[in-house]
Amino acid sequence: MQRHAGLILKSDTPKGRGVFTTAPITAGTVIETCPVLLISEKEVQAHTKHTELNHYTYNWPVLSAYNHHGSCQAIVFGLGSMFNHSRRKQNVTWERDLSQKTITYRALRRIEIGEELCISYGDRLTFIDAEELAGRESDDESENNPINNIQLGL
Ligand SMILES: C[S@@+](CC[C@H](N)C(=O)[O-])C[C@H]1O[C@@H](n2cnc3c(N)ncnc32)[C@H](O)[C@@H]1O
Repeated sequence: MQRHAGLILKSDTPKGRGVFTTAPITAGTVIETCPVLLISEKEVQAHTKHTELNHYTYNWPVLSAYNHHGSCQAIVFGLGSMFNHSRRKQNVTWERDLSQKTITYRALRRIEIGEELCISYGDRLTFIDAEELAGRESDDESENNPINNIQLGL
């Protein structure tokens, strides 16, 4: 198990808690290797789907004894469950180790002091993306700002 030094958890961001760095991280650095706990699809349907945990689990592929591919859900321990989503500023990638039951997170690029560490959750989000919302609001503001609405005398 491994965790990069200088990571902090901030609790008051527009996305809730989030992971930030107090030191630069070079591209490719392992940020953390996290153990996971697997939950069967039956348990998901009966229990975790109805709880807050549903917003924290990862899909986890399983190969049954009959070679049928299926999936279950994984609860990730450590900072793995604290990485927020960013579509535009994603700077962390992750990889499952199915046999070790771990996920390793790595820097996609150099990450500067003070930056939030974000992964991509994909396209099907279960919440309103705070970044997209902030982007829309600033677009609206600039449309309503007279300085940005000067008509060109064409
Ligand atoms: C795996 S948790 C990440 C940690 C979480 N922020 C917390 O405080 O526990 C996933 C949840 O974080 C929030 N979240 C993550 N990315 C977000 C984003 N881009 N915009 C708004 N909320 C986000 C959503 O509530 C989502 O269900």
